[in-house]
Amino acid sequence: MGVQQHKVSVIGSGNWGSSIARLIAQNVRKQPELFHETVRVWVFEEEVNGRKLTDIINQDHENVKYLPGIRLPDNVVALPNIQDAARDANILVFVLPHQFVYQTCEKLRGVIHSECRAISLIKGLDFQNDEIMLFSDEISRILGIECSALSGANLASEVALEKYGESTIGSKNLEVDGKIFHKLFHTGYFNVTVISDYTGLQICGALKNVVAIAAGISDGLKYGNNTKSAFIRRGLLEMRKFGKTFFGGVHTETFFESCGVADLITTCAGGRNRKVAEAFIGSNKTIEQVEMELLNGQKSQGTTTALEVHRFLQARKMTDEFPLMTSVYQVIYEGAPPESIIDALQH
Ligand SMILES: NC(=O)c1ccc[n+]([C@@H]2O[C@H](COP(=O)([O-])OP(=O)(O)OC[C@H]3O[C@@H](n4cnc5c(N)ncnc54)[C@H](O)[C@@H]3O)[C@@H](O)[C@H]2O)c1
Ligand SMILES: O=P(O)(O)OC[C@H](O)CO
Repeated sequence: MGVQQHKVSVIGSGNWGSSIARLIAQNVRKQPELFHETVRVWVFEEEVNGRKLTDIINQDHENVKYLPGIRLPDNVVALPNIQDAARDANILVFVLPHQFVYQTCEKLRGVIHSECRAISLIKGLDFQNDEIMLFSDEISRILGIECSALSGANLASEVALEKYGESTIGSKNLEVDGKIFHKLFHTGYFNVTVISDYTGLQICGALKNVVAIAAGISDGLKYGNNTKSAFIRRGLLEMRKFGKTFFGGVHTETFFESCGVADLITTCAGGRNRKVAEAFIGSNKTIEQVEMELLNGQKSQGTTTALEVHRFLQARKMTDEFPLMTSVYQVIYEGAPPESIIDALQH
């Protein structure tokens, strides 16, 4: 056992949290010189069929609610207390719906030692008082540790089934953090590339969820593949414009990585945001109702992000410059006719 054996804790245990905990648990076993064998996972405790979810995961080795049908390795240990889950960790993997990040991080203040490093798998941006922040930066600020980010064309269920895919890690510190995270995540069926543009990577991960809603609206209206491709192309342009307008150091090349165009394609084909938006069309329900009915507690992030992006652009009088983002907001929240989304393509 080496001195540098990192203890890994995963903060979050939804669909992606469970799938990535499974992958990490496989990878740490293959590299005992680098990583401690046990992977602790913080579970937001709830009762499922009269049992605690943590008990189900620890005894049956399956997250029956968020990743049913997939066996988790027995070195995944579920804990309901976040401080127990994170104490003494050298590596924290944050994988939560973006609306829960602050309340969760606050519970970790003072528990994390300064030599710990973190990585955010969260696909969302943090909008506060009309300002916009990256979750990696916020985690860094709250906990006083470095935080990288991972994002890519990664439908959780497909990764859990070990179907081949790619992902991207963005890190300020390629030599140390980039290398250790590559070792933690890269495997035969999950091909990871490390880049320095952690900002562009996180913008892609957040905004692709709004474009996926446009794709879902398109599918709900029974428009064809050509139309959906037009939404994807326009969406990609708005994502790049958003990144370059509001952040420094965003590279165009990032949009060609797995975290960029590839994630957009996979999300618009098979993601939850697309599915919820498609079912919303003609349902006479709010999008939140549709999400509750379809996703069994999972959270599609695009609806909240569409609202947050809209408020941010409105505060700057820039909604006209992002017609697709604006149109998605208007259809979802203002009762605009779904067909009006085509106007965004003719802008
Ligand atoms: N699912 C995917 O395919 C996928 C892939 C890549 C990235 N992501 C991103 O990963 C992040 C996490 O998504 P997910 O799919 O793991 O989650 P999920 O949507 O499947 O599940 C929701 C999670 O939120 C938890 N939760 C509910 N209330 C909570 C609270 N008050 N405080 C804290 N946690 C609470 C639930 O216990 C559950 O673990 C998101 O940003 C998502 O966009 C998801
Ligand atoms: O199911 P979605 O729409 O949250 O997308 C999941 C992943 O982000 C795809 O990479």
